[in-house]
Amino acid sequence: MKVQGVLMRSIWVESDGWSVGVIDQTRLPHAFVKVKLTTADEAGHAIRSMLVRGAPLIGATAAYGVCLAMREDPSDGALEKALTMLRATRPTAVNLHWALDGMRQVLAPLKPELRVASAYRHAAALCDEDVAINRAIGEHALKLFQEAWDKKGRKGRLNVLTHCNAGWLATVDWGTALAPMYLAHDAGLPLHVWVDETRPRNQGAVLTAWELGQHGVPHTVIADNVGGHLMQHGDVDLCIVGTDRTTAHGDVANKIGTYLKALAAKDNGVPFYVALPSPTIDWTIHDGVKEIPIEQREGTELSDVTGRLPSGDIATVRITPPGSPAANYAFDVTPARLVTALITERGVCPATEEGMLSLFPERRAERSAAK
Ligand SMILES: CSC[C@H]1O[C@H](OP(=O)(O)O)[C@H](O)[C@@H]1O
Repeated sequence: MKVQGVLMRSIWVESDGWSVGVIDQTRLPHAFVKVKLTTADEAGHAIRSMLVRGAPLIGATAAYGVCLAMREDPSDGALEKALTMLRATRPTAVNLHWALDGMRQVLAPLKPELRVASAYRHAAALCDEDVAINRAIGEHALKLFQEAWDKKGRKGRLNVLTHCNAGWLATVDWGTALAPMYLAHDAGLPLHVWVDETRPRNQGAVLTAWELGQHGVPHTVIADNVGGHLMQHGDVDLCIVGTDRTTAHGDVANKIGTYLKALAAKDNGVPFYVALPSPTIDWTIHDGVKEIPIEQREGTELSDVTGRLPSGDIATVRITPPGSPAANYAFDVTPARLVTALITERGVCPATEEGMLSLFPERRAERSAAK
């Protein structure tokens, strides 16, 4: 997407041909800072500390982390060490495991001297595939936006609510839930986006608002608890969110608070869509609430807030009383019954096993064997 009019992706290989550039998302929206990753450990730190975040971008960063590891030492031991370290960075996004499994499948059979070049080729292909997947999701979701606009009689504006950041900053480019917003805006559809601030790390207020602002998409930042009220008053025409892991039965793990938004949408008859790239499907599990690992992060992410002072300096302040513990669950699981439809790169389907297999029939045998 464009940043100050310049087209760019969220991750890239630098001009030296081997180091990896990323945007430090912990500095946005007040500073746009690029960081050069030169080792697997730096890639692991970037994921753990959320300089980069978002399921597809986590996968891409991990893939390039393996490239950096192979450049240092292409031995079997170094490969396994890098895979293990990167796999442990964050537990919920399945793209991380999908990307690392893919790198191992490509690299393990090769002679060590062939691994670096192959690793960079595979990581680049993974990134290009992500961009194509997200653009396709955008096209399929755009049709749903246009249907909603027609249903509304093409009056006023189309109000879409989203939670967290599932934009190009969460992927290599385009984003998933935000891809149709860019396409709709560029097509002249009068779109307006309600942007959940998304406590405690405020990915909505900080990242989604920044992305939409850069592209000129009208939007309003709201507190996480406002969405239900807006839906009760007819001010939300549809919801669309991303996902970090979706089960074979359509249960959706996403940023904490997504489940509550889906409940409000169900109660108010508001369509609730999930933008779902296929690498985010975990075909090995079906009960999301029971089987998806939910990341718990440091309580300071909740007790402390970072922002810009009137002086322009960036500061972090404590908002909770000294000694008050904080529990920081980073994701929740929205049961398939609350999901209106899944929007994948192959099209739109119900949040059911049969619905997903209708788009991914090559998975039927695997699913039958699992029963
Ligand atoms: C397109 S995946 C975006 C997904 O990732 C976010 O989590 P985090 O910022 O903690 O990596 C959030 O769940 C988004 O929906």
